[in-house]
Amino acid sequence: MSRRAATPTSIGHEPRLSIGKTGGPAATIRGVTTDFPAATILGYPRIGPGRELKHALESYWAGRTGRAALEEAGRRLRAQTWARLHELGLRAPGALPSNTFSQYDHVLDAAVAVGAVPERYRGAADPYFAMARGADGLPPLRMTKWFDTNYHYIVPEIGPRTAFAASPDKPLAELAEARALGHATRPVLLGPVTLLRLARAAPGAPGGFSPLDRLDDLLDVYGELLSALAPHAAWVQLDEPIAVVDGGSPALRHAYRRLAALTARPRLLVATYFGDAGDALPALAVAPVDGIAVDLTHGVPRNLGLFEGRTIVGGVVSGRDVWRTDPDAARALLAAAGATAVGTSCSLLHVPYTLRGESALPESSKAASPESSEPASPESSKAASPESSEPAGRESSKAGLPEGLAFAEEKVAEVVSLAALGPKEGPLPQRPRAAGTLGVESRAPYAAREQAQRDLGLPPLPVTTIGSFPQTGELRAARAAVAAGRLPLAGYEARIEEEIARVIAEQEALGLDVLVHGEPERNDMVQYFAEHLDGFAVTRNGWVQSYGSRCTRPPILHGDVRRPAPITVRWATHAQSLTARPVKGMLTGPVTIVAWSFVRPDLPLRDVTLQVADAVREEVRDLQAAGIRIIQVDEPALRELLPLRKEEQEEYLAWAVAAYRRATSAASPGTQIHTHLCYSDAAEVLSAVDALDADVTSIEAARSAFAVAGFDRGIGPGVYDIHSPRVPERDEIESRLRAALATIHPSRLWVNPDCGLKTRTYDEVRAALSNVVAAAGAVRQSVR
Ligand code: MET
Ligand SMILES: [Zn+2]
Repeated sequence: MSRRAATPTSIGHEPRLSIGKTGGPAATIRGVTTDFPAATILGYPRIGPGRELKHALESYWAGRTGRAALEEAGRRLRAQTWARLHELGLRAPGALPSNTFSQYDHVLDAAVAVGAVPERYRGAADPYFAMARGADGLPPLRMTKWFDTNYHYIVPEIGPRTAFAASPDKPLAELAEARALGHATRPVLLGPVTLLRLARAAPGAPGGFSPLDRLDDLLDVYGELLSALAPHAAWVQLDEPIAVVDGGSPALRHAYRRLAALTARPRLLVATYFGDAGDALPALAVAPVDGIAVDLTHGVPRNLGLFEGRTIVGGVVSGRDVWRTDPDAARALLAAAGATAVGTSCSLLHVPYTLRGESALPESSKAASPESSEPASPESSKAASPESSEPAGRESSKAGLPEGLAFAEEKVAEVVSLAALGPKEGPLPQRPRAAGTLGVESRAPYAAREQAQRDLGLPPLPVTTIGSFPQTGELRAARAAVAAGRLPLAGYEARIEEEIARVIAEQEALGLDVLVHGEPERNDMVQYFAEHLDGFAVTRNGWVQSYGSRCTRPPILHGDVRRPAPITVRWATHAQSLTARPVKGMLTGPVTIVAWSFVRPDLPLRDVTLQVADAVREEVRDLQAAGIRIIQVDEPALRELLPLRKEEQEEYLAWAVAAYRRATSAASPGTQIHTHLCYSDAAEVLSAVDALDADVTSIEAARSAFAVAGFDRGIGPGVYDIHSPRVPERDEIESRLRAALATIHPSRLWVNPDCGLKTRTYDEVRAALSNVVAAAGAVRQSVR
């Protein structure tokens, strides 16, 4: 198991950027120089290299351990992280970020730091986790995606009466903790404008109210936070990714003018990321803030020259992909940007910890270890016969794996090494462009499809689920056993078939109308397909935080995508053979497969997605040929890939829709195509959702508001939130359904939960679904 260093590192000496200035006159605060370090990162993963935080959280939530153990786990992880980063070469004062750790979510932490804790949570036994996950009778705050990533944050609620108050305890404690370990860190706070822009108006706020109306009150609190930090930290990093979205906004100008004018404050580094922040730079430059961090992976933003003479952190090492940085291209970007320091394009939160231990890439699935709780799916062709399925001539697309990869640790080493090399003029890298025009495929008109689907014999308000049923410990143990050679493949497959039979029987007993097989064979809805498609590699331990304690292991898409054999047909047909009711075949859509994978950055995203669409299309065709009449192609990530900048959105949506239709248009009129979207503020892309032209769309509605009015094909607004263990009451479901009927014709309304049930227990699922069936039955009576 060899250590694969991504770049020659310069461990052993402090990096020095060879040219450029380090930002204004050096001053000394308690012996800490205010010079900005030559190398830094904007943030780091926090779940733990062995997912230690996940395990500590889950054991705390289950009541197996107490608060002290949870806090100790956090302390240990922070100490380990700082020590490792120091070892990798981030040694100058202020090079290490602090306050980037979070027990659940950094946006929730920011809300807590400014006192934005809604009144109803204040009495809870543990208000923090009550906001994050709900508590008895108290639903959690909403959750949604963090910009265009697959990380989810808790949406703060801010109203006209939110009593802001500074609580600097967490950043101060982390600073002190690091100092005690010998590290002078740079505290990171979410910036005030991004915090307000990501917040929603508290329920009950008057109609025209926007959280941004409270900017001045919030700035008072930020002033207090900054002055509390000032005696202990030379620099504070304020994260304002919103600058990329609404750079020209007067809020940014106003906020930073006020913060920069504070007398007792540390130096301010404003970190912009997830794209080109050019429009925001003039306001930040005149504020004046002391330094700016910019994402250079999208090119050099305009107006950066306004920062000449100040700290410019050039984010050349991507925090969004897992590929090595081309040092020449990076140095050319640093030179063109006039960067005075080297950084990551954003926090490294979005990439796995380390390539160490991934010695089996690209065929790591064969080596999945028994300790790993989610090894590769054993029946995957890659797992069963790693050598056999590789067509001749394709090896070249894999050349460079894993030598071409860099995870968080390797990226830190790159930052350090680039800082030592310094900028160098050279040609700037070009972004890949898709070639050729795009045709959009169509099925028969909806009216004809609806007619052809009548013989499915569904009642009004059909009840269904989103696909997955609880993933039990036994299933995971069986996967681990077969991976470790303790269980023969045939035994595992028989186990999956038994599980499918159980799931079918459960659904028949509950009285659902459209059944699912339950997805017991899938470790993950994207990874499972990636394991069965050429062109993807999967990791052993490449976990990335999705929300709270939930992690995913994004596959690595490195070459041409091809489906060597049918993937889901045997499970779907097995399920259908056990029941007279229709079984819905379950597939993950091309946009989601691509969105939740790490795509090689030199491949145009559109072309890659269309290739994946062709593979899904073959699966749709095979399911249909095998007698499956209803096929769901999930696209929960449709909105996630939406470019942050308005100008680029239309082009993206056009190809995303085209890819989905390519995947589904092989279905004959009598085959009912469903799609599913969740936690995605799908309302923003409503016309694209409509353009997918699915016969039925199920969509999260319980936890994030979604207006389904005007849909003239089947629509299933989720009737309860599956992210929380809370069982919904029958009455509450009934009133949701009646409310939906105010805008949706009864012949169009479907009844389903918000999302899949894999994270729930059977007890919760039975209780919840029986209330759903009862509620649907009652409402059905009144519409017949
Ligand atoms: C994140 S969307 C999940 C859809 C998938 N079919 C499931 O039920 O788990
Ligand atoms: Zn979902």
